[in-house]
Amino acid sequence: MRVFASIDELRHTLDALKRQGRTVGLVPTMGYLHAGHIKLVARARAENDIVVVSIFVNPLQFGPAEDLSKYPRDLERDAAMLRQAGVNFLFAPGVEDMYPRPMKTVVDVPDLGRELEGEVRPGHFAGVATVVSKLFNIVQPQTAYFGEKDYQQVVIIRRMVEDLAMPVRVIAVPTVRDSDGLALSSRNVYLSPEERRAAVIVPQTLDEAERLVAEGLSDARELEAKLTAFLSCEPLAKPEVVAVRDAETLAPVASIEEPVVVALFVRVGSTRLLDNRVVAGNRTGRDNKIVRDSRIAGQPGKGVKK
Ligand SMILES: Nc1ncnc2c1ncn2[C@@H]1O[C@H](COP(=O)(O)OP(=O)(O)OP(=O)(O)O)[C@@H](O)[C@H]1O
Ligand SMILES: CC(C)(CO)[C@@H](O)C(=O)[O-]
Ligand code: BAL
Repeated sequence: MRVFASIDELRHTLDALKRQGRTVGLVPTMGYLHAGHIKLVARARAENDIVVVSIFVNPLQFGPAEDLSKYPRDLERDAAMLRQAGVNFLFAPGVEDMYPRPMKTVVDVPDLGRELEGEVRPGHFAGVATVVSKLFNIVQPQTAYFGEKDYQQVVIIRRMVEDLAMPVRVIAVPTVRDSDGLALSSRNVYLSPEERRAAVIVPQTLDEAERLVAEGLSDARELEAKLTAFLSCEPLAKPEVVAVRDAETLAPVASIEEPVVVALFVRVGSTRLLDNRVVAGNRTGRDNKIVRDSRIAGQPGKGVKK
């Protein structure tokens, strides 16, 4: 595995390989890797000749009071995991490599980016869309891999790719979980043992959503209220977003007829945990097919919603 910090060096190396007809898959990450990231890598390896993983803790997507400076980092351990996983190139730029001058350009999907997690983290998704655009420009992958755990992120990146006709296929990969159901996340290391035990309320709330919908509950507001009450049974959990939205567009829905996503953003202690599940009346299930199905940029399927 070769490690790059320089945009130009990575680009020149990839250009030569692309001229030979090799396909390139990109897995963007912020590092401190776990089995969820490795699943993205495995999918990328299965579908591409060359796999590039980026590790960059992107300052643009952190608010001033957020955890940018304490975000967990261990590049040596990450590199060993990626070597083991068969990655070809690790792109690990410093802030000075990625942003040699203060960024004056922003890529934003403002309506979608201000909703849900974006309401709690103003500016976050503009930071994500900007860095992902830049990574796409640097690597120019045919395919890029993202985790379904960050459901809203996938919806926003898909929309950005489609609106700007970026020639990248976006693949969403199912969430990898711990044995008790908690979604793996780099920030889980912030949890104290007591908070870690309490955090299981998050996937349990998604099970509860599935159960309630399977029983026939179809009013979206009522489901949100019941899930908020369910979360409140755990004193360490503070729900910040409990939302039932159209699974494809994230638009608010009144009743659960077409597939909806139950999106949770829950604070446990000072750690924010993110999780979701797609449910749909009698088609309820863990298979978040809506977000996983990919469309090629510029070729939206028939009947795609606005
Ligand atoms: N448990 C998981 N299963 C599958 N993919 C995941 C999982 N956790 C993260 N990913 C995906 O890995 C990519 C990189 O995510 P990132 O480096 O932010 O990790 P993270 O664990 O989500 O970190 P954080 O705790 O900061 O949210 C994203 O596309 C993300 O959705
Ligand atoms: C996509 C991403 C790497 C952009 O910084 C980040 O938002 C993440 O890790 O999900
Ligand atoms: N996994 C999303 C990156 C972030 O929370 O900033």
